[in-house]
This record gives sequence, C-alpha cells and structure tokens, in this order.
Amino acid sequence: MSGVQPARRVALEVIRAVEHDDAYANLLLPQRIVRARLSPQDAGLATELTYGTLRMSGYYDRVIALAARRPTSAIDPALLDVLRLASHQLLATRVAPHAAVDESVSQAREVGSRSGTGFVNGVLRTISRSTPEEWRSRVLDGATSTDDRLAAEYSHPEWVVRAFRGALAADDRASELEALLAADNEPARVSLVALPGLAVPADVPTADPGRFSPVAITAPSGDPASLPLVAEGRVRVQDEGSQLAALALSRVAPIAPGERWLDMCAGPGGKAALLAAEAARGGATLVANELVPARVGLVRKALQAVPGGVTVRQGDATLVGEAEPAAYDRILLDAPCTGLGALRRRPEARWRKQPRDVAELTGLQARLFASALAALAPGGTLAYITCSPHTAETRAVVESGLKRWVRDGGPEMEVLDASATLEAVATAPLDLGPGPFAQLWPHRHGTDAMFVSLLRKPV
Ligand SMILES: C[S@@+](CC[C@H](N)C(=O)[O-])C[C@H]1O[C@@H](n2cnc3c(N)ncnc32)[C@H](O)[C@@H]1O
Repeated sequence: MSGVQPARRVALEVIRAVEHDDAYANLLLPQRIVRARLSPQDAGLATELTYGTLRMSGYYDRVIALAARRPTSAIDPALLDVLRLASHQLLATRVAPHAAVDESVSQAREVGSRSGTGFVNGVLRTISRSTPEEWRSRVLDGATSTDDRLAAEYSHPEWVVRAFRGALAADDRASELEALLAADNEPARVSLVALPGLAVPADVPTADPGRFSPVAITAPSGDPASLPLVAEGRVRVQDEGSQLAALALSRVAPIAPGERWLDMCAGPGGKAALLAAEAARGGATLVANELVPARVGLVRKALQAVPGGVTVRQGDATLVGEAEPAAYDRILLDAPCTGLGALRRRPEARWRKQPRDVAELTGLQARLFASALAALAPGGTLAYITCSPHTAETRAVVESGLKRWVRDGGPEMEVLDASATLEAVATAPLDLGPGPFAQLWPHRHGTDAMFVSLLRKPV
C-alpha cells in the first residue's frame, strides 16, 4: 500500500461507494471514520473532503473536462472520482498542491491502470498551473445561459436552479437565488432538540441555545452521540426547521386533554419524538405511522425516551382516511418529497434526484393529502409539510388538494396563517414571506428549506 494519507483514503472510499453503490455519505462516512480509526482532526478533514467533493462535483467536472480536453463521460469512472477529489483539494482547500497531486496519483495507481496514472498526473498538473479564479472564469465563460452559469458556479443541476427560482418567486424572494444556491454548499450547523418534559437546553453544558426554536441547542463541538442525554434519547440531533415545523402543529392551539394525534409518515421518527413529548405534556396521545418496516424500527428507537401514550404502527397512510375517518384532532403529514430543501446535509442528493421524481412524488403527496383531510376530526388541524421548497410539492399540493376535497363534497377548510404561527413559536423574528404558507430557507434561517401549511376542518 502507498502512503496515501488516511483521511484522503477514507474520502475516496466513500465517494466511490456513493457514485457506484448508491451509498449515502452521511451514513457511510461515520462508519468508515470509525473503521479507519481516524483522529478527530483527520475525521474533520475526511468529512470536508468527502462532502466538498460530492457537493461541488458538477463544477469540478467542468474544470476536469477543460483540463483533460475531453468530456468527463469519456474518463474512466474510477479515475474521475480521483480527479474530483483532487480538484477539490487544489481548488478549494489549503492542501499543498504537490501533496494533492502526488497522493492523487498514488490513489489513481490503486484504482486504475498504469496509463491512467499518467493521465491523472497530466490533468492535475494542468489544473494546478492556474489559480482557482482563473478556472472559475474559464468555466463561467463556457456557460450557455444564465441558468447554466448558476448551475456551473454553484454546482447544482440546472433543473434544481429553475425549481429554486420558482420557489423563491412564490415567496417574494426572487432576488435571493444566488444566496440560496451558495448556502447549499456551506456545511450545516448541527442542531439538537431537547425534548420537552425530558430535557431543557441548559442541560447540555457549554452549548448555546438555537437561533429560532425554543427547544433547540446548538451542538457543542465533537460527536453529539457521545453526550449522555443524546445516548438516552432525551436530546436528539434535529434541524431547527424540523423542530419549528413540528411545534407549529403542537402549539397552534392549546392542547385539550384526550386529543388524538397522528403522524402519518413518521420514519425515522425525528418529528414524532418531538410531537410525542409535546402530546405527553398536554395529555394527548400520538399514533406514529410509517410504511417501511425498517423505518418503523427507527421510529420506535426515536421514541424510546418518551413516556407512554404513543402507538407506533406500520401501514400505508394513503388508506388512513378511509379506515379511520374523522378520527384525529391533529395530523402531521411530513410527506415523502425530493428533499431539495436539505441539500446541505446530503451532499450527493442534488445529483441523484431527477425531474421525474417530482412527478412521481406529487402523485403520492396528493393521495396522502386527501387521506389526511378525511382522517381529520371536525375542528382538527392538519400540518402538511415538506423538506422541499419545490412549489409542485408544496403549495400546488395544498391548493389542488383543497379544490379536489371540496369538489368531492368535503367541507371548506380554513387555511391558517402558518407564518404567524411559526413567528409565535419562534424565539426570534423569522421574517417570513407573505402567508398563509410558511417557507424556511437555508440562506435566511440556517435551517433546511421546510415548507409548512396548516389547515383546520370546520366543526
Ligand atoms: C419525509 S419522511 C418523514 C420524516 C419524519 N417525519 C421525521 O421527522 O423523521 C417521509 C416518510 O414517509 C414514509 N412513507 C412513504 N410513503 C408512505 C405511505 N404511503 N404511508 C406511510 N408512510 C410513507 C417514508 O418511508 C418516509 O419514512
């Protein structure tokens, strides 16, 4: 084995598994870090290299194609992974260029042929002869349209750029597209939630409160899993946007003892844990439903610290409305979605999603929405939320779903002001766009781009 630095070795392993075995970097990388026994410093470097390379690979591919004078589709995929990782080091880190080139050539030798080694060496020497700014100008000079330029500069697929433009316009924020795209390339802050009744933010020493959520803690440095309260399940890792979305439902009105709550799509259980803790404090009960059996297990685990009053079950939530009409006082529909609002935390996700996924998901979202309305008791409230800002998955589902509901004989629903509810829940002004729907944004709030709508059934 060559002397490739362990952090680079781990980064390349994970990048290859993501590219060729459909692995998820956020799940695989921590395992590989433990297996390689990386020091905390090397673990930080491996994370930066892996996430940075995967996020920016669209941009790096354009640089590599220019330097190699051929499209990346004509490059051996194993060598392309090495070139992407090396490009990240050369263009976006302070790693010494000779170290980046030499170690990358060693990595190319391990994964490819002898001729491949020479090719990698040549391409990387070409890249290292120009500054990052010079490469940026060359790449942007080659852009064919405004959207292609944004796609290149911020390393997003062009269809995602267009989807974000539409979502921002619908929230009166058309001028913020570049800020949003840039925010997706920044590492996400790790937030914790102190489950109400089980912990308070002050229980975690040396930690700061969150920015907006009253139950949030900004994670102290180090591995959150090593905190005893996290091990006990009383404090959990959770984005502040997800916390606010769950609290929008639990705090939209005082809880009447005996209320029945339903989390229709609960896996892996983050919001269910927060809802369950809120329900327990108000004397309500929660049913946490999930379709995928393996994820039902995760929901059970997430709820382990919460006292009784929670039922976890496996089932298809599109059937709930018919099976249990008018049964629940509060329903959370955290719909399966493209996840385009959480690209900061899932570095490869932007390249995996396709426009056809949107079409498939909106059909499912519409069926779940109709089922939720039917399962809602008179006077009950539904929170339809997504971790995507794509308007086809957010306001279009709600608006067309409400029309269909009334056309099919359902009573006119009251659309509550979700923005006002979130402002009332938050500890600092969120400065949300015009209601009634609320849209959180990575570049404004430092959260995932959660969409929240609240609908009340007449009594
Ligand atoms: C966005 S995730 C929910 C995240 C969860 N609320 C949390 O905070 O941890 C959507 C979930 O819906 C589940 N799902 C998909 N189709 C479903 C269906 N027909 N019925 C119930 N759950 C479904 C998926 O397996 C996935 O776990």
